[in-house]
This record gives sequence, structure tokens and C-alpha cells, in this order.
Amino acid sequence: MKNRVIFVLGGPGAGKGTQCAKMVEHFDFVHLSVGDLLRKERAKSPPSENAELIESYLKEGKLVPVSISLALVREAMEREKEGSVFLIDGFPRNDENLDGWTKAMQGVVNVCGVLVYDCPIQELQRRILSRGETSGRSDDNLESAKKRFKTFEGDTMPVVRRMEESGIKSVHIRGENKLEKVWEDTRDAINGIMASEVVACNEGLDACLGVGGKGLEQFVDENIVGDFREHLRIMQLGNGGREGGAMTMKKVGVEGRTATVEMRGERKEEVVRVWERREGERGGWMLIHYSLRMGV
Ligand SMILES: Nc1ncnc2c1ncn2[C@@H]1O[C@H](COP(=O)(O)OP(=O)(O)OP(=O)(O)O)[C@@H](O)[C@H]1O
Ligand SMILES: O=c1ccn([C@@H]2O[C@H](COP(=O)(O)O)[C@@H](O)[C@H]2O)c(=O)[nH]1
Repeated sequence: MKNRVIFVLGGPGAGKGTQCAKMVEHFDFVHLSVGDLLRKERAKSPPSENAELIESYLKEGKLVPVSISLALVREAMEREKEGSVFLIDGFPRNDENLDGWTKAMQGVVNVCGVLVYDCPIQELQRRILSRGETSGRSDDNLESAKKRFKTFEGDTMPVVRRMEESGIKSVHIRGENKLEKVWEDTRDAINGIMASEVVACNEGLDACLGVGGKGLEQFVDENIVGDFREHLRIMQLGNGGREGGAMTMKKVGVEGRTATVEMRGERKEEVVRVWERREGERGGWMLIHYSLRMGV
């Protein structure tokens, strides 16, 4: 199972880190804040050869060369288990970042989508100055914040648009709302992004059924694969030996690690499939339960 990535973007102080912390609790994702990775690299002892450069870029609100940020992201990803879902917070932030990412990572990881926290500058400024009272960050002050806003609008927003134009699914969330509301919208957005993965797996399973069940094991949990084969056999008997009638997907609902797909067959049968998201080598979505009702 390939690693998967959701990019998390938004102006400085828009709430990316705050929402990522909640997503990690709820969805079992891995959070990689590129700003945090750079701050750690800067603070390393013995000092990293890039420490001074990083400090000057951060203070100026500029974006460090992608060779540095991407190397830190890749190292951090390699420390996690295969098949993880990564929230990459604060990257890609300019064309150089996106080009560097595409060159190194296309085909290696799947980009599932982008979350974008939109928030008016006045609110961003208020939050950064307030956070600056305790954060100890050298860029949480008015002078650096103004430079960071400029970088965000001039460099990062065009990259968001570039990703959207390239077909990556993006969801914009109003970051100025109250925390709970932002979290509610974030949870819905993630469930929506994950729904496309579930649909792809559900279609993969249908394709296996279309060839007599070959390759079922990659989609169906090993505890139910035997029952599922039997179910398939009975369906074929009732269907005059045909592989099965056409099914239409009616509803897909994702909540955290569980998804339900409701389908309806041409002979008025109703099928409910329950999927579970797994980590690790045999990770991804696995069918853990199904039910069939005829003539409804
Ligand atoms: N919805 C919200 N309403 C009010 N305050 C918030 C909200 N979300 C986050 N904050 C506060 O705003 C500040 C910035 O939030 P956070 O650190 O999550 O932003 P960020 O986008 O990760 O920022 P940066 O890119 O600068 O690291 C924090 O002090 C946080 O507690
Ligand atoms: O991809 C990146 C991400 C961040 N930076 C630099 O770090 C600071 C702080 O980032 P936060 O995400 O706000 O913590 C940012 O202003 C940049 O200077 C970067 O260069 N590249």
C-alpha cells in the first residue's frame, strides 16, 4: 500500500496546526508540519549546516530552498510505517516546492487532496500577535507576520490554484469561524476526501466480482473472504450462472476509519458494504461486512 498525503494550507495563523492535531486524534493520520521540521533542524545540536539559513528565511517570512524542506519531509515520512496517511502542513508553498515535490514524489505517494483554511488577514494578525506572547517563535511578530502574509498571497495561493487546476481535490474551509465549527467542517472535508478512496476500492471489488472473484483478497478482509466467496456463488446460482447484475452505488458515508456503501441491483436487491481503513503493508480500505436483501 502506497503512502497517501493530504496537504494542509492556509495563511500564517489560519489554524492549520490546531486542526491537524485534532485530525491526528480522530483519523489516525501522521502530522508533518514543515515549519516545525525546519525549526527542529535549526535548533539541532551540533548545529545543522542549514541552521543560519533557516533562521534568516523564517524571520524574513521567505521560503527555504525546496532541497532543504523536501529532504526533511522525506526523512520524516521514511520514519513512519508504509501505507500511512500524512497531513503535510504548510507545504507546498510556492512553485519551486510543488515542482520539487512532483519530481521526487509523483508515483511514489498518492496525493488525496488539499485542505485550505481561508481566513481574513486581520484575524490572522490578531492570532499571530496573541500566539507570539508565549510561542517564542522569532516570526510571531508584526514585522515578520506582514512578510509572511505577502508570501502567502503572492506565492502560496497561486500554488493552491495550480494544484486545483491539475485536478487535485481541494476543500476550502472558513478558518475564521469558532474552533468547533472549523473542526466540524474539517471532519466533513476529510470524510469527503476519504470517500473517493472508498469508491475506488468498491469499484475494484466490483471488477473482481466481474471476473469470478479473482483477486478478492486485496479488498476483502481475510476473516470474511470465505463467506464472501460463498455469497458470490449463491448470487451466481440465483442469476442463472451469470456473474451478477448491474449495481448502482446509492450512498457512500465515511466516518473516521469506517465507511458504508449502499448499492442497489437491477433485480431490486439492496447491498450494504462496510469498509474499514487499515494501516500497514496490507493497508487501505478492507471490506469487513456486507449484507444483501432481495426484492426490496
Ligand atoms: N478557530 C480559531 N479561533 C480562534 N483562535 C484559533 C482558531 N484556530 C486556531 N486558533 C489560534 O490561533 C493561533 C494560530 O493557530 P495555529 O498555530 O493552529 O495556526 P497555523 O495555521 O498552524 O499557523 P502557522 O502557519 O503560523 O504555524 C493559535 O494560537 C491557535 O490557538
Ligand atoms: O515548506 C515550507 C514551510 C515553511 N517554511 C518556513 O517556515 C516558516 C514557518 O512555517 P509555519 O508553517 O507557519 O510554521 C514559514 O514562514 C517559512 O519561512 C518554508 O520555508 N517552507
